Amino acid sequence: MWNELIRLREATESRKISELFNDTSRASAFSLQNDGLLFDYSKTTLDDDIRTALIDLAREADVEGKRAAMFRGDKINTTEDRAVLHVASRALAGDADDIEIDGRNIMAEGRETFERMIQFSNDLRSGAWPANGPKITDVVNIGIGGSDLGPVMAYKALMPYIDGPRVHFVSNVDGADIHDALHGLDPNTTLVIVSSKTFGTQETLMNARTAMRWMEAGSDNAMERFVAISTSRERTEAFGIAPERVFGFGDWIGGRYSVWSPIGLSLMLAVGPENATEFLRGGHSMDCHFVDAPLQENMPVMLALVGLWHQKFCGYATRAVVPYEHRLSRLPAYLQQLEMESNGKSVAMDGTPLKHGGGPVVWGEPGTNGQHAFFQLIHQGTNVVPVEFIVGAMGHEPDLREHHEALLANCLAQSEALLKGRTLEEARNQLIGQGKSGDELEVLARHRVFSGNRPSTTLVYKKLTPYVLGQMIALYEHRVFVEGVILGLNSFDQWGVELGKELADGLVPAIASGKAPENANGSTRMLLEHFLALAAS
Ligand SMILES: O=P(O)(O)OC[C@H]1O[C@](O)(CO)[C@@H](O)[C@@H]1O
Repeated sequence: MWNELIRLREATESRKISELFNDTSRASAFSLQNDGLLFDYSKTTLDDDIRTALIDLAREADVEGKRAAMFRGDKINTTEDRAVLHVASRALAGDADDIEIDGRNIMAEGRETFERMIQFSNDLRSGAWPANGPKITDVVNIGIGGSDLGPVMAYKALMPYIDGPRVHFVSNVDGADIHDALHGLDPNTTLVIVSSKTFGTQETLMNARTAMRWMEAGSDNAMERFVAISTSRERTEAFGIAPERVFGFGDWIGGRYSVWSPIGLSLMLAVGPENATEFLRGGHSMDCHFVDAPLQENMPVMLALVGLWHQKFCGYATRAVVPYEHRLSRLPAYLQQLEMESNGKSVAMDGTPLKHGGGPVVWGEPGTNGQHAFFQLIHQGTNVVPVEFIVGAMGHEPDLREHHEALLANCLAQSEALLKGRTLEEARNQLIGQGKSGDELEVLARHRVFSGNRPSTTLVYKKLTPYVLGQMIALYEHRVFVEGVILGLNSFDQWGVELGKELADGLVPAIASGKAPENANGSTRMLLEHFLALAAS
């Protein structure tokens, strides 16, 4: 099927997307809807033949069989010998069947932890906890990667639903991060959540120790206001966090898929258990759709296939995610980890080089801000970047309706401009209207040409509620899964981050002692000596 798709690309390369709209049913035929979401991929070069071939490609890769294996709890993360069951976390919000892994009923365990989270949230939010101290006004979530990006993305997204403590997120080992987060907080009314799946991550543990010193210096019984979220009981205990304040989860939930697990505790504290449960329900609704819908009507499958078409057959190496929803400002960063840590690989499941390479580079920024930054390149640059627009029909601010109308207009204008472009003739006419002529007109006109024919997709929802956010995140997770299956890689390990961690561990003592390790490269030694000389000057 791969070769057939290459052939279809060659055969259709010169055809304009706008020509496809001669078929007046195109917009509805190349878009799909599910449970309040609309995914429009009509502004791409896909036609019936290409779509059919892409769906055949998905069948050939056994997306359906591998999907069933994931939901069943098979150990599809073969390089770590783990099941992949983040979907089970959101099934907790419904009446899901039990799932056993290695003889353990993981749903029963998950339910128990979820109930504890709800109880803890209710107690903290009402002021009943801590029993002997003032009400908690601020929460500091310390974690990095999946132990930060999901909660902070969702916290910002669900700002209108926050009625609990303020949450501050600390991720970077740069002392500036924790310094600024703790600045102005009262240790007596602050809860610190140390979020780390492994509880072995250098950045998180260093920040947690700094927070502990801050807490101990400014309050009594400091460790009582420390909570840990981790899969490692031994490590949380060794750190001094009492088991009753540890929320555990299983290794079948990967870091970048863990916002649904206890890693989402900070979000639950902020928005309350009901809204947090709605978030899970939204994710679960997308899971049901992903499992049940035929491939052509399956949103994650079609989102993945459009992405693969662009990257692998059209040769567009990157894609931009542009939410026209200011509160999704951290979504691009979240998706960068989700997509690039999952599919940024070079080898297939069996260790042989990937036949068709790994996943794309993903980047973005909310609209309209992105328009005033990188859209110049998107419209007129020599690299084609497919854009994924994301937009809600309504905002949460009824008295600021004109803002939302402007936002919607901009979103539509951008996808329309990408599609249509502007011809030399049109540019000339515009300039003639402005009184230009001769050579000046010719030069200026060339600068004002837009090739157009640049693809985009648009995901639309009514309003960014917790439920919708859950749907959207699960949609992107499954898209990554489908792309990974078709590319033949393991989307659930992340060996590519290990080498840098190992080297950093070796360099920390070298920097402290002022002596570069013998085996360091000449540039690294020079830089290290330069840092030390600058710091001492
Ligand atoms: O939650 P942990 O174990 O501290 O890990 C944090 C992050 O580090 C990684 O392992 C690698 O960057 C991510 O996959 C993970 O989300």
